[in-house]
Amino acid sequence: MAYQHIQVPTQGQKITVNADMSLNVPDQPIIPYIEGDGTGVDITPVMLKVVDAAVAKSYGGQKKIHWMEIFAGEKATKVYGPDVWLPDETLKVAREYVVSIKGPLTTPVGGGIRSLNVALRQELDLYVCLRPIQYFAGVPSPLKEPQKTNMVIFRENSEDIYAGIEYEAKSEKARKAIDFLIKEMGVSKIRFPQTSAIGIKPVSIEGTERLVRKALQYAIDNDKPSVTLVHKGNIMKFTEGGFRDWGYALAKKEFGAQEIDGGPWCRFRNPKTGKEIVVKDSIADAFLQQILLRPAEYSVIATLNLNGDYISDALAAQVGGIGIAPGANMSDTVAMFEATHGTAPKYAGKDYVNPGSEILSAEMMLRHMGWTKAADLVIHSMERAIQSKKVTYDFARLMEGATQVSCSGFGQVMIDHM
Ligand SMILES: NC(=O)C1=CN([C@@H]2O[C@H](COP(=O)(O)OP(=O)(O)OC[C@H]3O[C@@H](n4cnc5c(N)ncnc54)[C@H](OP(=O)(O)O)[C@@H]3O)[C@@H](O)[C@H]2O)C=CC1
Ligand SMILES: O=C(O)CCC(=O)C(=O)O
Ligand SMILES: [Mg+2]
Repeated sequence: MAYQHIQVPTQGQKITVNADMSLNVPDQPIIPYIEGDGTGVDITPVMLKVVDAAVAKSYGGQKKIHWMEIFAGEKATKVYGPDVWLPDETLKVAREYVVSIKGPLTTPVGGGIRSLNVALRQELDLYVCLRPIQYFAGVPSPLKEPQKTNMVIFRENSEDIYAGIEYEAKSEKARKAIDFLIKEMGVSKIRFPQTSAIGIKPVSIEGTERLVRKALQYAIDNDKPSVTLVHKGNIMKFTEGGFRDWGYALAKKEFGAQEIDGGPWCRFRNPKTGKEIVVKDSIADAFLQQILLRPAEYSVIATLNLNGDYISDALAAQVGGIGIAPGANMSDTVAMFEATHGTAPKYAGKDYVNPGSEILSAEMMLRHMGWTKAADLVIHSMERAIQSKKVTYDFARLMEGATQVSCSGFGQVMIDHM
């Protein structure tokens, strides 16, 4: 099929989804990628090179990825025209080719376009944002025992205040919404109705259940001891409190969890290992201090969209920062991998930042495709590169005896250690 600006590689095939939702991955898959704005120009080419090297080394030419560039963000406006930030064919290809990877995309603060990252997640219904927090030996951390932080975040990715339903202060729509709330709903708590902007926070039973189900299943499949529902349900009773209640209810209904000492905590036996999995909850503010003081008590985290955003960066800092924080956005079939960090605009085009987050996102992608040998090699070479102390600025500034290397230099150090 011919696209307007996407060049389909002459070799390679699509990854497809089987009836049981498993992937059918050919030896030469075509994988779409978005370069990304800002430091995307630095980290994405390094990620492609490191992944190609790991695949070549692991499978000796039997497997190979054929990369296909698709466009979003500033590059899309250059290729497609000034106002085209997220071309339809980008969405179509990401859906059709099932597995893809992206660099970060800029979202202006205040006015301007709404987040393209959020738009991609919404349009493709990538409802799980999966962000593992893993410590690599030798990485500088502000904690005394960073290895105790070992968590996996399941962040709800399709609803919450993050959905972007909000109305500007003094606009006609804000005035209408405020009038409706005051006159029809009897709301008396909008402190300054004439000058308030209004935001809407949708949180649903379906949205919560599908996210919590994935988190519980992940705990089963990966032999994890607990799943913690993180929320601010004491204050936002029906949205965040609903998330907590529906999460517990799902654990009981679908996983046979039983209350511990009258609840609300509950537990069930892992059907694969026979071990106990505890389902508990934590109020978000207390949780943010607990992860610093008692990180070993937390394992799988299930949370709402905005909490998950904050928690991701906070936890990443505990194990060395967002230079090394990978992630995936997933539906039941389609997955788009991306780093936790943003475009870091002050470093754009300087071949300076850590490509580690995007490389580790690609490692998650390889594992998702079943290319475990190549994924293991990426991890192994990352560990060895860090131990060699040839690292980018973010680690070098905190590590004794380190040699600072560039973004592409770090990719080369990884390849040298494969
Ligand atoms: N998924 C996405 O595409 C995301 C996009 N964004 C967007 O990115 C833009 C910039 O956001 P901002 O809040 O500055 O957050 P960023 O994550 O882009 O950067 C914040 C800081 O994190 C550190 N950092 C970021 N990337 C790296 C890296 N690769 N290696 C080492 N350190 C890194 C830098 O710290 P230091 O200054 O200490 O060197 C940087 O100043 C915004 O438009 C935002 O909306 C944000 C998050 C996710
Ligand atoms: O979409 C954006 O610009 C920011 C998103 C973000 O910070 C995240 O998803 O972690
Ligand atoms: Mg974020």
